[in-house]
Amino acid sequence: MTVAIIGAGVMGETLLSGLVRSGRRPAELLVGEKRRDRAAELEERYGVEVVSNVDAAGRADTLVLVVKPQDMGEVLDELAPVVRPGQLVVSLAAGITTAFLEARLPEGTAVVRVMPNTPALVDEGMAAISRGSHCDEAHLLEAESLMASTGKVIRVPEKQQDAVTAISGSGPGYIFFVVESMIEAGVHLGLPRSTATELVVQTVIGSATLIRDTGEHPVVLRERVTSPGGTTAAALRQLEEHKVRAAFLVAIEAARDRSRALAEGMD
Ligand SMILES: NC(=O)C1=CN([C@@H]2O[C@H](COP(=O)(O)OP(=O)(O)OC[C@H]3O[C@@H](n4cnc5c(N)ncnc54)[C@H](O)[C@@H]3O)[C@@H](O)[C@H]2O)C=CC1
Ligand SMILES: O=C(O)[C@@H]1CCC=N1
Repeated sequence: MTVAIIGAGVMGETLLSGLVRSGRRPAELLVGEKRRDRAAELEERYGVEVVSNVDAAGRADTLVLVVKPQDMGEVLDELAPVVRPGQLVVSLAAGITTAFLEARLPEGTAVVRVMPNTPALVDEGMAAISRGSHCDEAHLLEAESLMASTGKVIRVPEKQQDAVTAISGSGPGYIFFVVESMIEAGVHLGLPRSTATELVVQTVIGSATLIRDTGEHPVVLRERVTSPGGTTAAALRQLEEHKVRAAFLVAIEAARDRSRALAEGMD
């Protein structure tokens, strides 16, 4: 079973590294990457063969498309003449629908749309997958197995993918923004930057593990931290007064809308 990754930037390399970590042999992996220097880097780092997109499509059983949404039309035009019946095409691009892919590939091509995220690099990824109209259970299992090499995978109806993109696809960006802001706040309070960073990072890991392992509602966990008349209450009041909750709602709606717009080919 040969898998070709077309577009090995941040997310393409993340998947490639996960496949290697999970035991796929470099000989079963191919990469199509436009930038020559990047291609050389990946050959060196993973011992994989970097070939043209057309060669990759000719040799692989599964093609994973990890180019920017804006480049997807061009890549599909290149691949369509060489995609064979029985091959699976998996897209990791934000906004790109299975209908868009199917319209540009030979009639009957099995496609799966995936929304991954970058914690996949440390095997803590969250991926959501949706089937195209010519996709059977075996295709979904194959896509699940690819993504399971880097973390958790769920199946969602495709109509939820723009919301998924806004929550878990872009989500790490919001968390890093919060982390960055808390570190900065610690520095303002006079803590050395290294101390502030260690405190914030472990607090985020601890809080994430607590919510996952206890299954408790976040409100319950938050209430346990919030002693009456105490420090947390003082801080949370400021977050509410500065409308941080409302900001998250509009920010995540903007990400959802952007995902929809990408589908319409806007840039
Ligand atoms: N970075 C992230 O957190 C996430 C990214 N994605 C999706 O992954 C896709 C890639 O995103 P990134 O990796 O962040 O972008 P990137 O810009 O780092 O990677 C894209 C790669 O595709 C290559 N490329 C462009 N045209 C090509 C072509 N015709 N043939 C072969 N290679 C070509 C580029 O040289 C580049 O290395 C996007 O569609 C994005 O929506 C999805 C979820 C999360
Ligand atoms: O920002 C983006 O468009 C991509 C998709 C989800 C995360 N990064």
